[in-house]
Amino acid sequence: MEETVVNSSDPNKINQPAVGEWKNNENISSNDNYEQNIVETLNDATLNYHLERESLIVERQDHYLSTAELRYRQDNGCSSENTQDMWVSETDLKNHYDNKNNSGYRKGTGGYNKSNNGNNSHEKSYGNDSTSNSGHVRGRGRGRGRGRGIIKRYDEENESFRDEYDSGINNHGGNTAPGHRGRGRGLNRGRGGRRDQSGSGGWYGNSEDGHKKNENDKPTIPKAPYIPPDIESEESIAGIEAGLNFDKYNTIEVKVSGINPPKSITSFHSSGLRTILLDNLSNCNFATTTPVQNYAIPIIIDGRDLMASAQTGSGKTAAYVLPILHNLLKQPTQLIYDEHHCEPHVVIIAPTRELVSQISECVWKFSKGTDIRNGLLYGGTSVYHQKSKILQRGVHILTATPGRLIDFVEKGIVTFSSVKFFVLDEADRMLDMGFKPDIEQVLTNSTMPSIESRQTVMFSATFPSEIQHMATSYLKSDYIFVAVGEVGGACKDVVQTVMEVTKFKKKNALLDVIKTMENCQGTIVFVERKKVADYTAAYLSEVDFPTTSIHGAREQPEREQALRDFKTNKMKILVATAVAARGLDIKGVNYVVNFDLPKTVDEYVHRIGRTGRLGNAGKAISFFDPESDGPLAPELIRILKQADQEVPSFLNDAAERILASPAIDNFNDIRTNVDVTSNLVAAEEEEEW
Ligand SMILES: Nc1ncnc2c1ncn2[C@@H]1O[C@H](COP(=O)(O)OP(=O)(O)OP(=O)(O)O)[C@@H](O)[C@H]1O
Repeated sequence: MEETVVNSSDPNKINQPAVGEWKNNENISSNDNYEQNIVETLNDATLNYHLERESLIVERQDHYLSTAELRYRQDNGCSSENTQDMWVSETDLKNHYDNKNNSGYRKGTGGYNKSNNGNNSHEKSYGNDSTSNSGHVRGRGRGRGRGRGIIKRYDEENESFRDEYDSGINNHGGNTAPGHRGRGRGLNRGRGGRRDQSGSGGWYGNSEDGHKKNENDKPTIPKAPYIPPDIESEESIAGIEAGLNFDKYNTIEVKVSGINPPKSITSFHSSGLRTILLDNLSNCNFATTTPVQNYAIPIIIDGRDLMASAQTGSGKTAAYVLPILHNLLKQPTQLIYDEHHCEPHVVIIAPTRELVSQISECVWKFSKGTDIRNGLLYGGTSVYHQKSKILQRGVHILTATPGRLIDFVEKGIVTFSSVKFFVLDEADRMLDMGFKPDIEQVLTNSTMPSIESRQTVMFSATFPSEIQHMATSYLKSDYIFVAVGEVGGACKDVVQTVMEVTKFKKKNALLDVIKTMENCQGTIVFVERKKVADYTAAYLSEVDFPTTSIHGAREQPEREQALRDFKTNKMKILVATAVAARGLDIKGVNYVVNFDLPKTVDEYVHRIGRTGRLGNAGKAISFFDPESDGPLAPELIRILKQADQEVPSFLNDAAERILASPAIDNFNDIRTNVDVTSNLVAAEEEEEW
């Protein structure tokens, strides 16, 4: 269908009111002239088309820059004639009164809300207020507020609300209120704003929470802490189906080192795994083992410590979950817990919230029908809820992100005295400088059994040698090392294309790439920075590709909703930062686009490994900007060659330039230099995990 664009060269055409003459929210109704004008301008069919798809209608004249564009220009110091804060897009206005966008991006400057009431409360704000789930509500504006009266404050400690008297004037545009995150700029004027904790889309440029009054003088109540859905409520227990290349796994060379390793298995049935586990495996359509499972299962069953590396998407999670469950069931010991603390038998740590959730789901599906109790801890969710869940019945297996785990350990809610198994998934990431202090804190905790008294296993697709070396200090001296294929190698089922694209051409190049896809459903676009993720997702939505995003600045419910929307095909494209690079196992990811290349090749291997999983074919397209990505060239070439991929000549040229550079003597130096930067970038992404 042809998209009708508002002809906005003349503001009167859409009856744009002048600043200060905006309608009060309450006066806007579906019968309002304002809306009729919009409908006339857009025509009914087009409006409905966009509303049904929750897509955006964009004014394309420069005069009417989209908010995303405007923000991009401002952030990048571009001059822009359009500094008007208050143009309202049709979609935003529509949102403003039907308030029902579920996901995807909404953008533009929101409506105007002015209320005066008997209690001397006054609020003016320009910004959206709508209930978006995975999508963004974007807006910018100014806010003024003056309020007096009783407000509800959220008491973090007790996880309850209390009344508080509040008075005074507040003139913030964007702000950070208790329990909220936001960004504000200046007094009287602000941009950005806040998003509440429970996932409603966002209010941008509002006056501060405590001062926001409505006509009935009802205080604004912060939303309750986020309680994630139970893993058990997940509909599907089936993982990704094996693809055509699954059988080729058997041709991959496996190297095993260490004293006297147990013999590998060739099938689940010959593994000695307990019948209940075999039944669960068959319910999950696990018929044939993968190489990493063939080696890891007997090693772990045998009680040996293990460091294992195998390509992305080759079944590492089951390779440790199954033998651990088997051993727990073989020698059950009493579970210690009371209303104050619990002592898990197994602790699994992984770097991101979504990944620990996924691992815990895997534990749950393989332990069905057993007495094994499964617990999950991660940030961005209600502490009270997670605490009650693990204390209610105790947990055998606790899967956690480091931050929330340490919090619980410091509060004495979790102690390690009963730990028999300690697992580091994405172990190289957990032991690099970003997370190492946390892991050390856990492993040196006074209640943690010594190396000799626990079994420690570590898995990853990448394992830089310096991290391998350091990791041995957490393992028994007779640990076994298993490498399926080349350590850190890319999955050969992913066709990798590298394109030379300079910074300012990336946006158009992305659109070109997406348009050439037969179907862009199942595309993950990786970017380095959170705001670029926002901008890119808004932009793609504007051009009619339903897109959502996941990054560290989004609230946890939004992150989870974004993933759900992407997994259920509601959103075709997911724009992500490093938070989604590792471990996430999503069916139907056909393409990975590196809009920005990461700073390390290991990160690249993980990113492109979101596609081409379990023998399925995948495609990865990367934009190489010689100015910023030069240092990656030599390593990228190595990865491309290892996976039998074509190396473009511009990449060879870039590598030559880098290797000739006096600042870098050899390959190791490149890697060391780059790793440091990467960790800093990643740390920025992770600060709120
Ligand atoms: N033997 C098997 N048979 C069928 N499906 C399997 C088997 N092993 C794993 N899978 C499925 O393969 C997918 C990938 O597994 P998993 O996420 O454990 O890979 P991974 O090696 O940990 O990947 P990454 O390195 O990206 O973390 C999952 O959907 C999982 O359910």
